[in-house]
Amino acid sequence: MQPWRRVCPEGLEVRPCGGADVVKGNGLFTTRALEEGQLLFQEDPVDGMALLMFDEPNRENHCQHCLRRFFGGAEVGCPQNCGARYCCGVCRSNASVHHDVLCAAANPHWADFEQQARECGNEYYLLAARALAADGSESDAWAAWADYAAPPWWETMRRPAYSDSSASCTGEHSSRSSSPVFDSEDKASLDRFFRDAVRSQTADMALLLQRVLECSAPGVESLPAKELSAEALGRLMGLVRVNAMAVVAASDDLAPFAASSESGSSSQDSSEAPLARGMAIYAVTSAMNHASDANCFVASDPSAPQRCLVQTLRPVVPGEELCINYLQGSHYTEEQRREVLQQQYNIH
Ligand SMILES: C[S@@+](CC[C@H](N)C(=O)[O-])C[C@H]1O[C@@H](n2cnc3c(N)ncnc32)[C@H](O)[C@@H]1O
Repeated sequence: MQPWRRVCPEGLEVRPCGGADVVKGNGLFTTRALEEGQLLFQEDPVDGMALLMFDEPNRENHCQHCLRRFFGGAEVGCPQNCGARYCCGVCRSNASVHHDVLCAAANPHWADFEQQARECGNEYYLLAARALAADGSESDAWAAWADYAAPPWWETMRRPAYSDSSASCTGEHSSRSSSPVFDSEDKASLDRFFRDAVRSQTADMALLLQRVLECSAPGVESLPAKELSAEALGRLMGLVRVNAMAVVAASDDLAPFAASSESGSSSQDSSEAPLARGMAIYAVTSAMNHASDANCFVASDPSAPQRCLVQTLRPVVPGEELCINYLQGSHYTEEQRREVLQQQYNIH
């Protein structure tokens, strides 16, 4: 199996930003002039790198590969009967890139890993496992991902906000009190504590995942034994976290929606029918950097949920970088936006 490669549509290229923007790493650039409102390209995720969030109540009623909602058509199941369902044979076959190894019926360790990821409420673990299972038979499992930003996972984590008055962890950004209980040293120490906890969880998950990948149960192609360190899994988790884009899946044919690139948030309008939230990693779209005055936006089409569409917001000249607003459609305050960009994406 050859690892997939990043291939840009004609007239676009992924290259280092250079100059004053060198800190951004790679970015997507156009070599031709573009008009306002131009559909630049549509893209499906890297095979297997799309899923719905754990807490989506109807998750089981969507194809596990393309995320489309089932309409009672000819679904196909996993041949090992693990319960995974797909909308068609093509999706089942494309999912086998990781599912041959990551199947709860064939691989006794996978169910443990998946369960643990659910208990952590963390879908990134599944995407990281898929990335390794899909490329793991290659001598260099990282070959296909070498050009992606991959900060250590614990450095991309947002510390839960602590209410200044009660010091309780709400998981949400809390309002500021006029007399803060935590000074900046306290906050730095909480950050360190939080990151150490994430690091130690990652170390436990790395051990579990190594067992999954080395499994030689009947029907499972065991992957070459390699030590999966907390650092290696941490980098992969960081890669998944900063490169995943939000996608939405509907049960009806609806007009395309603008998608936020922050995988935890959905850009759906509250007045619209409920949409299942998910995330996906793309070969080209995931190379797009953030700008608050972005010249492009990404739409997710709920009737073809894994596919994203990239469109210009204004005319663009040749050589210009194509950027999107990572927090497009989110409801953060200005201060929260700054915090998310800084803590999750290391954008200052
Ligand atoms: C989705 S990736 C974008 C592609 C990335 N530049 C690369 O080399 O793979 C997101 C990461 O790119 C970098 N990035 C994106 N926009 C940026 C900006 N405006 N300023 C600085 N870094 C940025 C950050 O490291 C961020 O975590």
